[in-house]
Formats: sequence, C-alpha cells, structure tokens
Amino acid sequence: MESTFRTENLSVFYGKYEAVKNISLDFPDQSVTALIGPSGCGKSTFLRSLNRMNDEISQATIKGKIWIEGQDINAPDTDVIKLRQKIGMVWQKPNPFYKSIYENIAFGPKYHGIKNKSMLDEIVESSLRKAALWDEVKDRLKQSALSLSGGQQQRLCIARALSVNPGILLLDEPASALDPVSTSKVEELIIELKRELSIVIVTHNMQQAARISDYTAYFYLGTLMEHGDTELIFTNPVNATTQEYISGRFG
Ligand SMILES: Nc1ncnc2c1ncn2[C@@H]1O[C@H](COP(=O)(O)OP(=O)(O)OP(=O)(O)O)[C@@H](O)[C@H]1O
Repeated sequence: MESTFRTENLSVFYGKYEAVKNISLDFPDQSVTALIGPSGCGKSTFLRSLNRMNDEISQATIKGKIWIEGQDINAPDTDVIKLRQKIGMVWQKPNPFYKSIYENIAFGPKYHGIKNKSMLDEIVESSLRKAALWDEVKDRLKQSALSLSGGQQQRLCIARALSVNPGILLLDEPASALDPVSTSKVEELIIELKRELSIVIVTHNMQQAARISDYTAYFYLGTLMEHGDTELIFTNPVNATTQEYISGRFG
C-alpha cells in the first residue's frame, strides 16, 4: 500500500544547481525514517521541501511531486499555513520564541483560532507531556522559554510543533547541539511519538539512526542511493558506498 505521505520524482534546484535529484520516497505512518549521508548531499534541502520551507529561498525551485493524503502540497491552492500545521518541523538549534514557556506552546493553537483559556491550558499541558517536559516546567510556565537549558528548549520546540496536532514531524539534526543526556531524552521522545506520527529525521549520527529509525534513506550527491529497513541497511547494505559511509570510512 502507498503511504499517505510520499515524494514522487522530486528534484530541488538552487538556480540551475540540482541539489536533490529525482527522489521517490515514502514515509509510512507511525514510523521513523532517517535521512543519512555526507555533508552537502541534499538531506536538509529534501527535508525542507517536505513542508515547503524552501519557499523562503527565492532561487529554490522544485520538479516532481510531494503527496500528503492524496493532495499535491505544491498545488497553487494549497494553504501553506495549514500544510505546516499538518507537517511540523524542528531545527538543529532550539529556537524558542522570546516568550514564556506557556506562550510558546499556546501560540500556534491561538493562531489557529482557539481562544478558550481552559482549552489552551489543556493543549499546553498535553503538548508538554508528550514532549516529556511537563514535570520539569509545570511550576514555571510563566517564565521565559530562554531560561530553560538547551535540551529543555529543544523539547519545548518539539512540544510547540505538537501543539497544533501534526500528523508528520520533520526533524533536522534535532540532537546535534545537545549533550548526551538531553540527546537520549530526545531519542526516547522520538520513539514514543512515532506511535502517533510519521517522523522524518536528518542525522549525522549513525548510532542514532540505527537506534531510533525504522527506515533509512542514504543520500549521496543529491541522489537516493539506498532506502529500506534500517536493520537491513545497517547490517547488509546493497550499495558499497552505503557500506563505506555507515562504517565511517568516508564522509
Ligand atoms: N540556500 C541555498 N542556496 C544555494 N545552494 C544551497 C542552499 N542551501 C543548500 N545549498 C546547496 O545544496 C547542496 C545540498 O545542501 P544541503 O544543506 O541540503 O545538504 P545536507 O546533506 O543537508 O548537508 P549537511 O549534512 O552538511 O547539513 C549543497 O551543495 C549546498 O551548498
């Protein structure tokens, strides 16, 4: 069965330069797909195109299709704000708003029209619980989000993405700026969240990809060299360059 979220012959260009070349990939529900590959091979470009973040880059154009629930996300009538509600994104560096912990989470739901205070309270609590942060912050919701540690800020950003109930979460190296304890919290969180979501994560950390992902896609020079079950890719890759990359012999 085809996944509800997939790319079909997707290419992404910066001007004439083709950074992502003709990639067809599907992202099954309730699973984690890791995008791996050497620096500059197009992982982030590909990831950003999945919720149209490349729209912000004037020279970026795409060819091919990205489908979600039978809709072409680049169709002219797509509401990009609603699209990003369905497909949340968390970046490498935590980027909380200069607002309180509570307001960071309530911002999205308010933007989408929820005004009722008790409803907002509920969303704030459930999002922070899902992001495994509630117990650490429940007594300081009015404090600035910037008073949190880096690892807490990253889980706050994940909670913020979850507050609008996305079905898909895109993570661009979400733990690369974190210490090992915070990294393992974020990894546990990803494994927990996939019960409800489809997650796509860019990571340079091979152990992390092996630990948390169900599927792995190996990118090289803008092309998809190999894609399949993480266990198979890590134990018996078909491609010699995949083998070299995951064993640390290049990249
Ligand atoms: N805004 C941009 N304008 C022009 N070229 C870009 C832009 N962003 C990325 N590129 C180029 O596109 C190619 C792919 O970059 P991208 O950041 O997607 O790779 P990556 O695999 O995510 O790399 P890394 O692992 O280092 O983050 C690179 O050659 C890069 O220089």
